[in-house]
Formats: sequence, structure tokens, C-alpha cells
Amino acid sequence: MTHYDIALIGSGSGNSFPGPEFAGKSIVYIDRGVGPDRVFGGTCLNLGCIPTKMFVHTADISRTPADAARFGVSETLDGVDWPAIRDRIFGRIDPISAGGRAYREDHEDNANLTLLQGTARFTGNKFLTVDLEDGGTEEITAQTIVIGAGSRPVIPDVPGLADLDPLTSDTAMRIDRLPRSLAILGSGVIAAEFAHIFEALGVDVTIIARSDRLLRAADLAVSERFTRIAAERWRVVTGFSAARAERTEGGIRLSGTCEGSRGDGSPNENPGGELVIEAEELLVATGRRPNTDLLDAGVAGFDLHPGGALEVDAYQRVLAGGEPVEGVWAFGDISDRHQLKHVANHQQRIARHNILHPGALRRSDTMPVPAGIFSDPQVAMVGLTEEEARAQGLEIAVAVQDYAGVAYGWALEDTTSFAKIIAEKGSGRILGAHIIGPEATILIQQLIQAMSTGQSVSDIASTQYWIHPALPELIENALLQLTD
Ligand SMILES: Cc1cc2nc3c(=O)[nH]c(=O)nc-3n(C[C@H](O)[C@H](O)[C@H](O)COP(=O)(O)OP(=O)(O)OC[C@H]3O[C@@H](n4cnc5c(N)ncnc54)[C@H](O)[C@@H]3O)c2cc1C
Ligand SMILES: NC(=O)c1ccc[n+]([C@@H]2O[C@H](COP(=O)([O-])OP(=O)(O)OC[C@H]3O[C@@H](n4cnc5c(N)ncnc54)[C@H](O)[C@@H]3O)[C@@H](O)[C@H]2O)c1
Repeated sequence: MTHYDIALIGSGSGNSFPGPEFAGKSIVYIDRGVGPDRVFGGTCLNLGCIPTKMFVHTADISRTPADAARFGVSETLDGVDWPAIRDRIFGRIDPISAGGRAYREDHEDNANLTLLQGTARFTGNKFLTVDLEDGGTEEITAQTIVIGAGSRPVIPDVPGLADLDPLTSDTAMRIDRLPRSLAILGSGVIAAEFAHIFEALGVDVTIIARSDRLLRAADLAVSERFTRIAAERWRVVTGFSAARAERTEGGIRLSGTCEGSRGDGSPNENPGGELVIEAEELLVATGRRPNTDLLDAGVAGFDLHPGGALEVDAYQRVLAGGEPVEGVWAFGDISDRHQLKHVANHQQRIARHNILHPGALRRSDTMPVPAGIFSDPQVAMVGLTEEEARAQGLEIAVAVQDYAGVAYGWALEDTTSFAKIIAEKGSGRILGAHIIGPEATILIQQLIQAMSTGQSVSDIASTQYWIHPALPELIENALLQLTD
């Protein structure tokens, strides 16, 4: 049994934890690695945010010829070189991952730190066993335990599905060649982003939703608009219940029943009837589960959400029996329903501050959580949806501003995009904002700032110049609707 001052689990957001402030402390840093190659640096860098957005930008470029004719410009797409795209992206990412690991392993900055590659599991609330990657185990105790152990893709319990070893976001970006066709099970964020990436690069995409629309967690109007646009570009199946999956000679076959759209453009004459979906490959994008099972978090007696996440308080202290466990902290996907990198980063900084300054604890829950979806179109959101605000009985005013109604929207020839802002009547407090369309993830930032700093509609609508004819006039016009 080796004792350390601090045990740190997970090299994603956790990799920002060690630093000179802990120079006098002994740290054991345990990381299992992510993806099939168990690489260092966590999900965002290796399998998540960063590579997907590099692929999304490439997909956006690949899509321009298809859109150019509307502007009187004739362009053709001569082809896409998948190995070149893939290797450019991972040729940039993989050395960062390897360099990050080497830095923690060898650099004098980390003289007080022992890096173990393996899987940590709790044998008590301050006791860990590490199953090392190269065999063997280490028994550890630590005064402070910091958990940033993340999440991993879920494969739903559909007969045959796990056996056919479908693609997930862990593997889809590194395939050897593009399939001719791809079925995507799930219709949330990962499905929307990967559908855009693969279709733009020439793959015939079918996206399969359990419910009647895509991006169900978004504001209803956004989700409905996204579903309508998606159906023009991908084969969109809705109301599908998967019953079994199998590999065929040419690819995969997914069988089930279909209550909604069968994806063939015509009304479903037989709701609830059987539907067989065939494609060369299948990507499963049905959510991610926190890695608490790998940690044996239950053995430590920690409280768990029904979805498996660790319960933490607003200071990022892990709870057991509803009370904070002395010296055990967690952040990111292991303990938060949002599963977003900016949330994981923020919570890591809060936990770090609180460990260093036990007499001046900070809360992590003081700001609304925004999210962006980098599909085509983009979607961005912060705060309450209109449905949530109404369900809470709030007195609200809602402004919807089409891109087509502002000058830059004319330049874009836009016909489908809009921003919605929800404000409290009387106070003008902004309760939520939802944007679907070009640069949505950038346009929403000003509203995130207003909500985070407590600025009302009138504080920002008429108290500044809005550059004409730039796209933020979309936000200005939506806000002006709320000041009338
Ligand atoms: C395809 C995809 C795209 C995404 N895009 C975005 C985006 O655009 N924007 C955004 O905000 N978010 C995005 N996300 C979500 C984001 O990647 C995660 O929210 C974030 O990376 C979580 O960070 P984390 O530190 O909690 O966990 P991770 O980065 O997953 O790190 C957890 C670490 O813990 C290790 N570990 C797990 N169990 C153990 C154990 N028992 N012992 C030792 N080590 C262990 C893992 O190996 C891993 O290194 C995306 C996710 C995916 C999958
Ligand atoms: N741009 C971003 O910020 C970004 C991008 C990718 C991923 N992420 C994060 O990763 C997380 C995981 O993404 P995701 O798309 O896998 O999850 P998600 O929660 O966004 O979507 C899951 C989808 O799977 C469906 N589903 C669940 N169980 C199913 C089943 N048994 N059969 C059929 N369908 C089923 C759901 O109805 C939903 O459509 C997200 O919560 C998100 O926070 C963020």
C-alpha cells in the first residue's frame, strides 16, 4: 500500500489539475486512456470536441459546391480524400496526446507526480486498487482524491447490436475508408454532427430517431426546424424501436418497428409496422454513461444519480449519504448531466481552487450552461426552453427573429434560420436563448454573457452600436422586439 497526498484519476479535464501550487505534495496520477488505443488526454482532445470540429469544418468546405448555385456560382466537388483528411487531423492531435503524457511522465515540473497507466477502482472511500495496463496491481491510499474519470459511449441492449461491433464516436473518425452508406442509431448531438460530417464527405446517411424528431432536448421550435431541414438532406427515420441487429454480407441490418417517418419521403401508411434498415456501416450514438462502474464507486459508498453519475455538491465535493466525503472531489462527465467540456473545465478549476483554499470555497453553479451543436445547420442554446419556462409558470415574452429579416441574412440567402429569445416580463431578465443557423455558436455568446452577468434585455439592446450589416443584428432585432 503506497500513500500519496493526492490521487488524481483521469487525464481529460483532470490534466489541468497538477501544477506548481501542489509542488510540495506527492501526487499519483492514474489514467486508463480513452478509445481503442487507450490514449492519454481524455475524450475532448482525442475522441470528442476537437477532432469532430476539425472534421465538421472540413465537411462545411465540402458542402459549399452544393450550395453555390443559389448564388449564381458554379462549383464542383471533385472528390474527398478520406485518408488525407483523417491523417491531417490525427497527425495534429496524436502528438499532442503523446507529448502530454511524456510531459507528465518525464518533465522536471512533474517530479512530485507518479503517472500510472491503468484503471483505478475504489476499495474504500480513501483506498484505491489500480489494475495496471501492463499487468499487476497497485494498492493506494490518498488524503485527497480528485475524480475526473469521464464517460463512454453506451450500446443499447438490442439483440445482436453489441455483437456486430458497431462504430461509436470512439472509432468512427479513424476508419480506413468511407463506407458507401451509414446508418446512425440515435438522434442527439453526436448523431447530428456525424451525419453532417459523413454526408458532406459523400456517404449516404440514414439517421434513426426513437421519438418523432431530432435533437429532442432542444427548444421545440428548434428541434422541429432541425428535423425538417435534416429530412431534406439525410434519410430521417422517426419513431423507430430497434428489435434486432445483424451483420450481413454487404454490411449491417437493423430491424424494428416504425411509428413515424420511414425515411422515404412518403407518409407512413402502416404506423407501427416493421421496418428494415440496411447500410454498409452502423454508428451508435445513443448517449454516454459515466465511468462510475469502472471506478466501483458503489463500493466506496458514494451517492449515484439514477444515470450512474457521482452526486456532488455545488463545491464539487463527492457526496455519500447526502453529505460531502472529506477530501473526495469530482468534476466533468463523471458527475454532471451536461457532459460538456466547458462545464468539465470550469468544475475542475472550482475543485482545484477549493482544494487549495479550504477556507474560501467557491460554488460551480453560478452561471447558465450553454451548448452548441456543430451540425449543418448549427444550433446553440442557453437557459430555459420556451416549454420549460411556460411549465414553470413564468410570465414570459418571446421574440423570434429570422435571419431572413436582417441584412446579412439576405447575403446568406437564408430561408430557414432563426433566433429565439425568452425574457421575463417586467424585469426583462433573459431566461433562455436558442439559435439555429449559420454561426449560431458564436452569435449566442453575447446572450450567454448577458445571462451570466445579470444584464437585462434593455441593458444590451440599445446601449451599444451593433455593427451594420453584420450578423449580430439578428440578436439586436430579437432584443428590440422585447423592448417594444
Ligand atoms: C464525439 C464527441 C464530441 C464532443 N464535442 C463536444 C463539443 O463540441 N463541445 C463540448 O463542450 N463537449 C463536447 N463533447 C463532450 C466532451 O468531450 C466531454 O464533456 C469532456 O471531454 C469530458 O471531460 P472529462 O474530463 O469529464 O472526461 P474525459 O475527457 O473523458 O476524461 C476522463 C479520463 O478518465 C479516464 N478514466 C476513466 N475511468 C478511469 C478509471 N477507473 N481509472 C483511471 N482512469 C479512468 C479516462 O481514460 C479518461 O482519460 C464531445 C464528446 C464526444 C464524444
Ligand atoms: N457539440 C457538443 O457540445 C457535443 C458534441 C457531441 C457530444 N456531446 C456530448 O456528448 C453527449 C453524448 O452525445 P449523444 O449524442 O450520444 O447523446 P444525446 O443524449 O445527445 O443523444 C442520445 C440519443 O440517443 C437516443 N437513444 C437513447 N437510447 C436509445 C435506444 N436505446 N435506442 C435508440 N435511441 C436511443 C436518444 O433518444 C437521443 O436521440 C451529449 O450529451 C453531449 O453533451 C457534445
